[in-house]
Amino acid sequence: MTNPTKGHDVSTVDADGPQATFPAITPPDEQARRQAVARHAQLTKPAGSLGRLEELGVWIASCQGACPPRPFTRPRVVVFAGDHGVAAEGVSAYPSEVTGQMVANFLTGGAAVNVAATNAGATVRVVDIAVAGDTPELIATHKIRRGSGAVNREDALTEAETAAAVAAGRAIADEEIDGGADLLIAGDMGIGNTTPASVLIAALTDTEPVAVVGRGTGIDDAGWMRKTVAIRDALRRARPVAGDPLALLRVAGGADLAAISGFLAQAAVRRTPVLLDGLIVGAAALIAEELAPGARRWWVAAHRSAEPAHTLVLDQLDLNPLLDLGMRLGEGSGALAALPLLTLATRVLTEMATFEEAGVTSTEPV
Ligand SMILES: O=C(O)c1ccc[n+]([C@@H]2O[C@H](COP(=O)([O-])O)[C@@H](O)[C@H]2O)c1
Ligand SMILES: Cc1cc2nc[nH]c2cc1C
Repeated sequence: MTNPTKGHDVSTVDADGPQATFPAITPPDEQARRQAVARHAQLTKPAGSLGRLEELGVWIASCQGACPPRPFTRPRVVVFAGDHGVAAEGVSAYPSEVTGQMVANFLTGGAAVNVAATNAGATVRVVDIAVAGDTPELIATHKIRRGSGAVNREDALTEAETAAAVAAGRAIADEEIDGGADLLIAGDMGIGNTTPASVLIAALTDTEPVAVVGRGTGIDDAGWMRKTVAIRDALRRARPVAGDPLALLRVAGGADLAAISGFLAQAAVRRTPVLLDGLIVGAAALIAEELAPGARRWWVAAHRSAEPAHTLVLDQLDLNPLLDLGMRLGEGSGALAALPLLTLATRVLTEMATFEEAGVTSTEPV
């Protein structure tokens, strides 16, 4: 069902194929923001004493255009699964077949994302965007191809695949918002995906290869050296197109990264808040902000990943993460770890008594 209060841009596909242009992003509501700031001042606590939780509640109110904000009724995680040819270069601690095996695990509820979603009151959807093998447990409506190209030596995607992947992410955001989702989380699953994600981040933040190389799933020193070489080679291919976000996705990204970018940008178009996860979602967020400037105002960074390049993302987007737990899992797990904080921030504005209601003196006599 379409939410009539949310603008719905349906023109993602026309006769020329999928369109990757996004309408202008409207910022969250300023009046609701001011009302939430004023309400915080009336609640029975010393001014500012709930710290970041206060900012978070104000942000939620402004995204909803309502103060007090409504509790989230349908927080939704979409895990974008996709493989990467570069995994064959020995840049991961695990083999590519784990991607499809983990998709099956997500669907039977045994993964960290399932536990964290249940813990936080969210539900999980899994999408095969570019898994190398078959995912017989899924109807793969949005599958772009079997694995994205090895970015150290070839383009990840064709131009048409890039546009189709961005459009798929957009369509998935629309499906979820039309289905009632009022908070979106993107998760990722893909052996090798920290390599293209780090390349995109290095290209968009003008950073040297060694500064973005992380341990991913836990590579040893020899793996780290192979990964550094792969990132250096991919970055050499990526730098000339760094100013063109779609070309960058095509040359050095992948179908999953493109779809997540479309998903994050479209959430902002639809005025729906997003809780950002770690490195891979962060790389896609940098692209999404290029595609739809101002989209970042609809996002909160849930955590700081252990991956060094994630800090570059947070700095570039001027986002201050809620948690710093040394997590490096992906799947949307870091975002789900922070979701209970959003629930609390909302309930504070909704359920706390004001000084007047509780008969508490609001300022000390001087
Ligand atoms: O989100 C993160 O910050 C993150 C950091 C390190 C690894 N991961 C996950 O681990 C996988 C990629 O790691 P790798 O070593 O195979 O490139 C992929 O499935 C990601 O979801 C995720
Ligand atoms: C088991 C496993 C689970 C994951 N979840 C996200 N990335 C992952 C990588 C591996 C290897």
